[in-house]
Amino acid sequence: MRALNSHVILLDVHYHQVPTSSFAYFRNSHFISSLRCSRRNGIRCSASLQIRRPSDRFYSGNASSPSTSRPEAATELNLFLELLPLKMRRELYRHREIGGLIEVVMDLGRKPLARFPSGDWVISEQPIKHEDLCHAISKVGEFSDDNRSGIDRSLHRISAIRNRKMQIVGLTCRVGRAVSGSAEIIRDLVEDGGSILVIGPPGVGKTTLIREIARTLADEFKKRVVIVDTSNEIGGDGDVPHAGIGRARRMQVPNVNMQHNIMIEAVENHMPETIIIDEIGTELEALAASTIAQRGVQLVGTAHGMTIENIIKNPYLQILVGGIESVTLGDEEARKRKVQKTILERKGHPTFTCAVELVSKTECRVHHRLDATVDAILAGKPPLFELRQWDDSANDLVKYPPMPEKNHGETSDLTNNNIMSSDIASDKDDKDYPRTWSKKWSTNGSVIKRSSPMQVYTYKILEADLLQVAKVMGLEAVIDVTDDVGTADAILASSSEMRQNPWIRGMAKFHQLPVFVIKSNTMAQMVKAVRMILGLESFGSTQKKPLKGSLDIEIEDDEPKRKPSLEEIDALEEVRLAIEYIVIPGGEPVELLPRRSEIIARQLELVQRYHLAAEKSGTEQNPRLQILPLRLNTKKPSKSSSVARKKTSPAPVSADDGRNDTGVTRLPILPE
Ligand SMILES: Nc1ncnc2c1ncn2[C@@H]1O[C@H](COP(=O)(O)OP(=O)(O)OP(=O)(O)O)[C@@H](O)[C@H]1O
Repeated sequence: MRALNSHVILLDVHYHQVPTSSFAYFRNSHFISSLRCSRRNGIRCSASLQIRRPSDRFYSGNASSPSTSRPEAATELNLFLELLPLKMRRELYRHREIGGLIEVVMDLGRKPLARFPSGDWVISEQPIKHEDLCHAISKVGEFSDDNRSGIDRSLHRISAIRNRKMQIVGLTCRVGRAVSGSAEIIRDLVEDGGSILVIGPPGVGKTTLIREIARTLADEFKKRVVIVDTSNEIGGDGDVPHAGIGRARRMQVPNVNMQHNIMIEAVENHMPETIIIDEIGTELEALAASTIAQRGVQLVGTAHGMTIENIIKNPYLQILVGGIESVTLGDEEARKRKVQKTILERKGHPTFTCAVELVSKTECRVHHRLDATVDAILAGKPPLFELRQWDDSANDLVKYPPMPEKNHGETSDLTNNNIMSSDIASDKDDKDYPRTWSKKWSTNGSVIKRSSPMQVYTYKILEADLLQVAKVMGLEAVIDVTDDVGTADAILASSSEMRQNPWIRGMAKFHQLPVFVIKSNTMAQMVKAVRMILGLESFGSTQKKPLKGSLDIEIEDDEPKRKPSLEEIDALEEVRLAIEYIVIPGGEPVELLPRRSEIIARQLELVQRYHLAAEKSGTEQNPRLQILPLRLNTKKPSKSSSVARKKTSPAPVSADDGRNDTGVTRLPILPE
């Protein structure tokens, strides 16, 4: 016996009788691709056999140990091949890509086809006969109402096509395999614990990927994982789940229309930390997914579609991305945003944190923030994604940092503003990618002179909040938000999210951007952040400066120096609520309750931290404060200051002239 390589062994054997055909095969995974024999007297012969295993790693590109090489995999391929009549089986065995076989198609009266990654191959010139179909059907379990069946303890999927009398006239037999390591391409997302939506065209490998995700989460991250296995495709046919799902538990679905019920049942009865669900396709299933996500369970699900845009356009699946609604803007708002009056907007939070568009078995696009991607698509901007490829030669993952999809807006019919998207595309074309140090921040941490608004990329902070604060501060012309981190000057993020999603720091490092970190999502912190981003406020002694390589700036609250009384706390809370719920969002003045003058002084200090104006009203015995939706005389960037104004904002009513139209005396403004 001679081993040519790990796959091929040359074996010299003596048979008393050899088959008359020039090849034979064994019932285990090994097969003989050639047999040269010499017959002597028709009785004895010596033969040279080439025994080849089905290719172990047919697909290039997977993680450290992506492999289908378990002995069971070979046995399972045999189980699959037994579906075929003997003659077809022999033909198929001879194919050099047998280890990577994807599907066999058998249609009555037509030549059988085998689908390989390299393309389709006619297995036999003989058309499929009724007996051939009967033979295959006899080897599989019962077909369920979605016309799918399987082979006990294997991952293969057999789908039937029926005639009008409900007789089976065609079969699509898919080879299922557990590919260990196939989830390495998105391991960080799996580990992060966010909900992941995997989309891709049929056959790209979605089921295989989420099967491996289920195994990884259950076995390596020790999570309680429940798979809602509608067609037994993830956990295999039969009541004992396939080893490919590891310790994950599997719930079978008696009827496809019950998938959504089983999803909810899984959460209610089995205390899962993660739910895995293949093929979310109906509105009820999408709703069930959203309910699960709201209950704080990590969800990993798949849906058919090439891109997120396909999901947005699908009325049943829209809810997965937060739902879409059309909003009519006022004339002025539409002019300002440079969009039509009726625009599309996202209704709520997406069910999934991030999305993965599977391009092939070794390549995907990662949308770290599904909400931002959806908003970008609706606004006609190119969504940000990170391209990932598995490099088989290096046995490593290659990540291309987030970049907007070029020309996305031009092809989309969902966009609110095509002019905007083409502007962005051309702007982007001018830039080198990846970018070099942008010089927007000088080494001592101050913003250098610029003529366009500062672009802020927000992470888990509502863009609308930032813009509203900037507007109230009269700084809307010098600060803006962007969905494209590549064009951003700074990142504003919440500290809890930074802890959970460290990739944002990596992205900041790559683009060399400072990250302003807000500890609590209060308006006061937002105001401070805006001022620091614009260089209008210096960094505190304990705050890190936005230096190259040291990019985090924590926004700290201005701590009160002494312990406030209960009355003071109450009065200050009244101010905070009034400002954050009425004055800033609604642009309306609020008159506060009468207070002692020392308390009013404290209230006024707080109002000024929001950079708002206030008036004293009430009687001398019962003084009270009225907070006005007017900004204080913020130190505006002058010609020589760090930021230059592009357009002039409406002139603010002077807050320090001592009087207003009603004759009420204004309180003096504290120096900044
Ligand atoms: N990483 C991989 N390595 C080897 N084979 C793979 C890999 N991923 C998928 N396959 C094979 O590709 C075929 C299709 O995979 P899979 O069923 O996972 O695709 P899918 O996207 O879920 O398809 P569908 O949407 O039709 O259900 C199967 O034969 C599977 O065994």
